[in-house]
Amino acid sequence: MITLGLIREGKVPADNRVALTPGQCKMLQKQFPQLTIKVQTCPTRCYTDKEYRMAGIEVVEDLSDCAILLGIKEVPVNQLLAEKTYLFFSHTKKKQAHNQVLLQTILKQHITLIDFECLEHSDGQRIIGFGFFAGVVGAHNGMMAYGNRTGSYQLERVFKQKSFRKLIHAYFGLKLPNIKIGVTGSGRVAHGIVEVMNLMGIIEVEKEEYRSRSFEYPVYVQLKGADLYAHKEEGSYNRDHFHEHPEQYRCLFPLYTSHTDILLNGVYWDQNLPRLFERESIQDSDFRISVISDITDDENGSVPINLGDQSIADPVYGVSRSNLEKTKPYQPGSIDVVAVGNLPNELPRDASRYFGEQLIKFVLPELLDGGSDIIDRATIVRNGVLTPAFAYLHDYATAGSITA
Ligand SMILES: NC(=O)c1ccc[n+]([C@@H]2O[C@H](COP(=O)([O-])OP(=O)(O)OC[C@H]3O[C@@H](n4cnc5c(N)ncnc54)[C@H](O)[C@@H]3O)[C@@H](O)[C@H]2O)c1
Repeated sequence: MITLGLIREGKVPADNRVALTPGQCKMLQKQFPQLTIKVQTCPTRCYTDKEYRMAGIEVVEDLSDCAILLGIKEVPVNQLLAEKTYLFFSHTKKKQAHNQVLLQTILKQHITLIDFECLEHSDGQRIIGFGFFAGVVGAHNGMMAYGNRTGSYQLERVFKQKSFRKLIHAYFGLKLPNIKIGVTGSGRVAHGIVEVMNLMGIIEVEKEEYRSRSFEYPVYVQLKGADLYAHKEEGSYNRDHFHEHPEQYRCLFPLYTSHTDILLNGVYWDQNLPRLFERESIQDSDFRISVISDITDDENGSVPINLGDQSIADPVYGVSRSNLEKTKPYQPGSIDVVAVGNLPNELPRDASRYFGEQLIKFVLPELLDGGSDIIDRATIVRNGVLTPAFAYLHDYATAGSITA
């Protein structure tokens, strides 16, 4: 018998997502007779205690009899239960300073940590994530900000729609001006952005057309790796080479800044990758972009005028073209930036259901049956010891003293 627990999210600000919906829990218990699922009581989760109870799932405070615990965000160290197996997004694999104590405590308490972010198919493709709904909400918010800025149309906030299905209805009858939208990226976030573009009836065009002509209707172009980056000397793009040597590449997005009204950014980015444009280039007279939804959302990252995170309640700020400083949104002489790190929380029920479906399809059978390479590769810590693939975290995991 295996008992699996869904923990209450403890990170502040509170996250209202969950790894499995009540219906998914019910279905799993049927499918795996050796499995019992318990849910830790929570007043703010997007699926209520009552919904779990109605699905026949036990709602409890104490999960100490569960062998496996599922969460979403980093678990506060004082809420970790020793010797359990945890699955959540730990954000420790890049030695993130703010989660060092978390990893140290996991080691000390002989916990096994399987990180959702590290669940990959054998070719390195990530298995599970919330990117699609981040793309949906981020694209919507970018379009909403442009409507607010120009007064040419109005879009309500996503969270007021309650579900993706209702959101889609909000797009029927939406009349957009003849704008040009640049969509960057090729992963889950980009898929979510493109979904919204298509639901809004915005036409996709080829990059040459996008740069060379105007249209009598709104259009978007999707720029993937080969469209965005070129080797500094050879001018070519090879995906594997680019991933290994990003510093040898330059970014081609500046070719699009004078043709684009809205940038919806969903690229993968880290410090070694070139930025989409330089900060000062927003001062150029032909820099046409007036709204950027930076869904990738790294401060001073792929979008160098990302000056930090906003909240779901207040998602937009301006950046002055003259002094590059933060302003109120929708000011003349500024560019509006939407930068929110927990976008899927605007559609938490849909995002949770989508996440749970991927978990059920690709992860839980592997976890419950045992002996899985996918699970092994995503295991950062086993019974309090770093696994060989994550031995590079040794210094990070042992430096300083543990305060928790
Ligand atoms: N704001 C939010 O709420 C939010 C939510 C989810 C994701 N995100 C961010 O959005 C970005 C994209 O996420 P996603 O879910 O689309 O990711 P993904 O894993 O689905 O796709 C990433 C894409 O980047 C490419 N890639 C992978 N490794 C790379 C490397 N080393 N160098 C260059 N390219 C590489 C892959 O080929 C893939 O096409 C990430 O930075 C993620 O952190 C933000």
